[in-house]
Amino acid sequence: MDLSVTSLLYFGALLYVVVQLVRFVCADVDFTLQWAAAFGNKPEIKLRRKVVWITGASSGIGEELAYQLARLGARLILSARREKELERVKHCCLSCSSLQEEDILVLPLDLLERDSHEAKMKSAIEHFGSIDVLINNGGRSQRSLFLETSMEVYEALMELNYLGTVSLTKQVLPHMTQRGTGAVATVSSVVGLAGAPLATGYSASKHALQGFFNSLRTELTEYPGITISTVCPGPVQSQVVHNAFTEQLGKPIPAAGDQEHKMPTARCAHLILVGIANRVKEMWIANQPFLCMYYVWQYMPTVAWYLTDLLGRRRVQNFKAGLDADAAYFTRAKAS
Ligand SMILES: NC(=O)c1ccc[n+]([C@@H]2O[C@H](COP(=O)([O-])OP(=O)(O)OC[C@H]3O[C@@H](n4cnc5c(N)ncnc54)[C@H](O)[C@@H]3O)[C@@H](O)[C@H]2O)c1
Repeated sequence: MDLSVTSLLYFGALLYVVVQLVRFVCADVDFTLQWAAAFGNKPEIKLRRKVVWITGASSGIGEELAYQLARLGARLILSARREKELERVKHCCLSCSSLQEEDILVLPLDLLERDSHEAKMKSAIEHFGSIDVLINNGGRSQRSLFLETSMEVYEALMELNYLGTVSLTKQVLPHMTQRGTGAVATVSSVVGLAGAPLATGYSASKHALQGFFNSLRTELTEYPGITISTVCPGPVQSQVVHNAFTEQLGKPIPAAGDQEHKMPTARCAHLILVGIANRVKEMWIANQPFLCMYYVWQYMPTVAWYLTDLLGRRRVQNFKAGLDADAAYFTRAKAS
């Protein structure tokens, strides 16, 4: 082989490595989850016939998780407040899978009614005998400026997103430690890793979850069969903005805005299941350039502050002008 052919081969190999690296860096998941998706356990093998309890199963990410889990043969406990919506989700699960009626328990639950959580846990155990996975997904977001937001909204965000989640986990975890096996996956957010304007209380509640579960995980090192995961999605298509708190309790969002730039719900749910099947401790799931921003937050906070100030100012200005604040980060704002 002459020199030019060898050089060409080297160049080709180098190009291949560079292309793979760029693909790796530009993907919509962090490196660990990417690795798990490419080479790890398949959810259809790991989660088949497992009993999975999903909160917030009546819409958005929770609803999609229910469909994907049903299709891969997991048995389900579906929780949220509205029984009728849960029955609709159960019906769809049954029609898209080979699950039987008794494989899906509709268990209406309000995360705010913490006194009811012990009884809900008993009902779940009575039905299935065990719980393999708890997905703490139920929660609400926020779209309002701190200066205009009442303290009741801050209280409500912590009560729901943080204390409601801790309360249910407190009921389920002893069952898992007794068995020495189980997984608790909690849907936090990328704003649980960094801040975001218009979401001071929401971001704080997700930071609280991150701190809580990161600490809990370390307390459970003597239970190697138990996995504590936090999921940090960026913008995902769902009802989250429509259902968000505003500056006053009970005041609805004027318009939920454009969802085009957000990650499809099915993609997010699939990645969460890959993470659970591979016992990934922290999952970052976001379209670009959102995901890159969180790497910058992690490794170059000074640069991140500069960018966040620029983008945040624009988001606040658009919000004040009545434009779609969510689409205003990286795209031209559209009137909401
Ligand atoms: N969609 C996003 O862009 C995004 C991004 C990051 C994190 N998240 C998180 O994902 C999770 C799911 O949200 P989503 O995007 O599917 O929104 P969604 O509004 O479509 O779903 C939220 C679910 O939580 C339930 N819920 C709300 N209050 C409850 C209560 N008091 N008791 C029990 N259930 C209650 C709702 O009924 C619904 O089923 C939330 O924790 C949210 O913070 C969403």
